[in-house]
Amino acid sequence: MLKALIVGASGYAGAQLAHYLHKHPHIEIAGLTVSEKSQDAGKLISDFDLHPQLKGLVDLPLLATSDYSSIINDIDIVFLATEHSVSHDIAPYFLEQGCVVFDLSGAFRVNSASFYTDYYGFSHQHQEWLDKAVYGLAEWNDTQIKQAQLVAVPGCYPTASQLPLKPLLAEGLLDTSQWPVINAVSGVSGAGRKASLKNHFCEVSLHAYGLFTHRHQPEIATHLGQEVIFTPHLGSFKQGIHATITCRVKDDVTANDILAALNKYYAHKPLVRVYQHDWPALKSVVGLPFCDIGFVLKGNHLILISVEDNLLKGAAAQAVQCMNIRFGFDETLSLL
Ligand SMILES: NC(=O)C1=CN([C@@H]2O[C@H](COP(=O)(O)OP(=O)(O)OC[C@H]3O[C@@H](n4cnc5c(N)ncnc54)[C@H](OP(=O)(O)O)[C@@H]3O)[C@@H](O)[C@H]2O)C=CC1
Ligand SMILES: CC(=O)N[C@@H](CCC(=O)OP(=O)(O)O)C(=O)O
Repeated sequence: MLKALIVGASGYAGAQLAHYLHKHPHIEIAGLTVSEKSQDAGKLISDFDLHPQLKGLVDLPLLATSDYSSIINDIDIVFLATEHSVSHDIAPYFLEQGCVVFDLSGAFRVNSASFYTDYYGFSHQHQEWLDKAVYGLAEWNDTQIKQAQLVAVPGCYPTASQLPLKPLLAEGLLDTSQWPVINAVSGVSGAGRKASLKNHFCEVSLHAYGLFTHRHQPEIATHLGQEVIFTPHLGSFKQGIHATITCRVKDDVTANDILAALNKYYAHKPLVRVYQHDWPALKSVVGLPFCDIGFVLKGNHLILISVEDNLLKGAAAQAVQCMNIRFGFDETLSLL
């Protein structure tokens, strides 16, 4: 058995990780931690006011600490389900102890120091780990993930945005003189569990945010190798991301060409489902680890629809998928 630690376990992504790892036949959860001053210190993760869906499954306490030296012994794997600056600060410690780290934050996703000052508000201090980090877009980077000590699991919007576009770019089907336009709507859990006015039930309706400034635009453009226009929206539902991506294809590209490209890359990838007719809705994927993709072509104009659960394929499920790839397990073990 491999021993895994989840840091930030009481959060939305952390709780999903705990559920998957509990079901995993080769993983033992060795610890669940939260910040030193957490108001949830000592509570069970399955407490009624935390994640009661885990009751009877993962009844483990949350350890509040910033000193991991007493628990690091024989930990093989660390999941960081913490905010970007926290992951940035603590990942090197675990890496230096020889652990394999899966970071769900954005702290190691883009190998550019200025990206962090421009979009994350901190100056990156760990260029050596930025150089070594592998971007965990699982369907595309499995060869590198198998060798990685640090996997930077992609953001939720970047996963939903890149998976439909990458095959079309790889096959040269897009007319990239028109940048793909990605309009994506996320449920409120995308903002994390901490209460704030902006994710207060009565305040959320449907609105765009981060116009031309959201940090996921450069993350998508970097890993796609293609500029995009990305506009996120917040919707009044809990879980899921629905991305509508409008792009232009080259002359003479047919719907069969689009379908063939998507099938070429995903027919044997169990967590990406391609629709031959019609297109998916959020209800196809909420609570499940899939990204579902559909499309419609009219002339040179292509609309792609991509849906996922932001907390699953957009975070925890993709992290566990990467772990499975890294350790040679079946890609979907504990996920399906
Ligand atoms: N939510 C989503 O849809 C997605 C999230 N992500 C990323 O995953 C990460 C986690 O997100 P999410 O679960 O939504 O966040 P939450 O806000 O729900 O949870 C954050 C967790 O981190 C803990 N925490 C805060 N400060 C520290 C610290 N200094 N040391 C250890 N633990 C700490 C919190 O507990 P406490 O404050 O009590 O200590 C809590 O358990 C983030 O980086 C996010 O950007 C990525 C993709 C999608
Ligand atoms: C609705 C909402 O607020 N969503 C978050 C994105 C969450 C996510 O994917 O994650 P990373 O922060 O790890 O990149 C946002 O727009 O900031």
